[in-house]
Amino acid sequence: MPIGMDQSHFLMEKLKKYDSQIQGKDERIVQLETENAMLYLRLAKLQGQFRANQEDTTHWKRMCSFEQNQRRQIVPGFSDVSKHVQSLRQELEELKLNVSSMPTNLGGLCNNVVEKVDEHSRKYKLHSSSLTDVQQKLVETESQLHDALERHAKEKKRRRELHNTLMELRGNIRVHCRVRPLLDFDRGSQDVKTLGRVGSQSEVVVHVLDDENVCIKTSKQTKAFEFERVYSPLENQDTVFEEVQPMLTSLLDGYNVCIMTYGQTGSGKTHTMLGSHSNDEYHPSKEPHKQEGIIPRAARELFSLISEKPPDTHSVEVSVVEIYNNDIRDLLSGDPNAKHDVVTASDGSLYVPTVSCKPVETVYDVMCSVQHGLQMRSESPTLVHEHSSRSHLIVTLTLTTQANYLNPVGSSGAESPAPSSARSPIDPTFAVPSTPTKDKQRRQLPPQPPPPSFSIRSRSPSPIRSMTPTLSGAIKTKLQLVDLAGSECVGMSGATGDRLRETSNINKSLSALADVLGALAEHRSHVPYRNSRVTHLLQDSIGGDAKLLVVACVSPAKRYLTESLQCLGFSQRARQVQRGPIKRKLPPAVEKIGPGDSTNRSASPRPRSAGPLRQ
Ligand SMILES: Nc1ncnc2c1ncn2[C@@H]1O[C@H](COP(=O)(O)OP(=O)(O)OP(=O)(O)O)[C@@H](O)[C@H]1O
Repeated sequence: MPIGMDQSHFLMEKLKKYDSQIQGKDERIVQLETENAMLYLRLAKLQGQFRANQEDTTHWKRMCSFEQNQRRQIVPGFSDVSKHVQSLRQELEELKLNVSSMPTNLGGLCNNVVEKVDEHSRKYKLHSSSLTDVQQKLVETESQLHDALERHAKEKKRRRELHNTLMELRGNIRVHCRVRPLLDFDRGSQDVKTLGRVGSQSEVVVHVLDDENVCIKTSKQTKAFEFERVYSPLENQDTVFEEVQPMLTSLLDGYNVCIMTYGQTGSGKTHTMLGSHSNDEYHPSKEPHKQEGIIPRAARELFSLISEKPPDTHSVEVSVVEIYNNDIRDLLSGDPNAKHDVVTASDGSLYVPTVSCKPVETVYDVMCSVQHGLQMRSESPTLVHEHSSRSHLIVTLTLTTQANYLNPVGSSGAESPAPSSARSPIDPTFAVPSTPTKDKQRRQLPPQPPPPSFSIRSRSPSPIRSMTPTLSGAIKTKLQLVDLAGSECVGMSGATGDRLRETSNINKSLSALADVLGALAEHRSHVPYRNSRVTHLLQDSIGGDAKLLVVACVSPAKRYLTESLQCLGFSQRARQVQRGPIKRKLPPAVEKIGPGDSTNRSASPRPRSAGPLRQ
């Protein structure tokens, strides 16, 4: 401390000095802190930049590796591309060469073309000169073709005649036999194991030996029957129709045709004629199907045959009737219970004037009518068959062949029906037997009744003609498809009351049918067509030149032994209508059924007793 200076003053001075120093230091601290903060900020910014740079680096690294990959992939392709470019260059060079040589080649080609044109024009001149020759030859060929067609038509006619002759030789009445498979309802008890077992009621006793022979074999007896065709249980509807089909050609040739199924109830008659279903369940089908029976198939065949003929020359009408308790019931009318009768016209022909006849153009139309009829048909359950038909069902397809087809102007008539020599289809008088009286009757024919809806020609046992002429000169032929009611033992069917009456009527009418066939077989002068409505109605189709096929249906089970023996005996009898006794040899173990054989007489007795079971 300077001498003379007050100590406090000195200290004050020193304090001031220190204060100013501290203030300077504080200012310096603030300055430094500010700088520090600035530096922090800078650092943060630099760190941000650093991170951004790092991301860029990663991105570019990825890009680099991607590019490297790309390059690795492209490099091999690049060599291909360069090769391709090279080959393209080569091609370009070649093309350039070609283009440069083209004018020379085109010149050569033009010369060739000109030469060829010259050559062709020379040939054309030659050809046009021979064209006239060719045309002449064409005219000649046409006339040869015409001759060939005529020859073909004649050949067709001859074949048809041969077919009809063959049919006649085979007999106008044919009998086939169909044995149905063993079915569940054939067993005696409810035990399914008894079905077909030896000794049980369902034991198989009807055996098909071959295509023509069938036998009934029991422990006590063996009886054999021969038919034109025997269908085994394995043979289906197609096979049956194959045999029936040829008969339909005869229909277009002017013959009445009748196909009927005969047999005990439940033996497969309806199955054979229509297919398997109850009357209510039947639904017509537009398309053919495997299970359908003869009626739809025959209708289909008929329309198919008609489609081959010139348009509007043939037309078809259908009627569906049943014979129930010996009464005719029109199943297409509103009132099936109305009475109908077969009437004799003044010219001697028979018809049922009150039965509905519906024009039809397709199988479907026919089958819709049949369906309608079936819904009205009498059916009731019996002990043997749940859907037993209690009436004879007759579906008649009447074919009208127009006069312009039978006798076309300027035609040789090669396509017209070719019935047997006894007939002249183009002569409208052919339907009347050529006795003077009938000729006279015909000439003096009184005004005809309105066209019968269901005409039936009267007949004698002598050969008669099937075709029925109309006033316009057209002819009518009939295809009658008959599902007969089942013959049955009253005991077995369990029928009582009304059912018993039905059964009795069914059996009576089937007896009458057997009688008619028997009378024809024995060439009796009187054929009892009128003993029953069914034979009266089918008079045109049984005997004479009409073609009749009876399919005898039998069940194979022992349970129906009596009925099967009776059915086969009846059918055997029918088969002999035109054939006479059967001479065919059968295996020695098999007993033969035929006239002259005493054992046969028991199985196939005279017509009256050969009919269905009587009560
Ligand atoms: N060949 C066959 N194949 C298969 N089943 C058949 C054959 N024949 C008949 N059936 C069956 O046998 C049963 C009786 O046949 P269907 O109705 O045809 O007898 P039906 O002789 O017409 O009897 P009904 O006279 O009582 O009317 C039916 O269920 C039918 O399906």
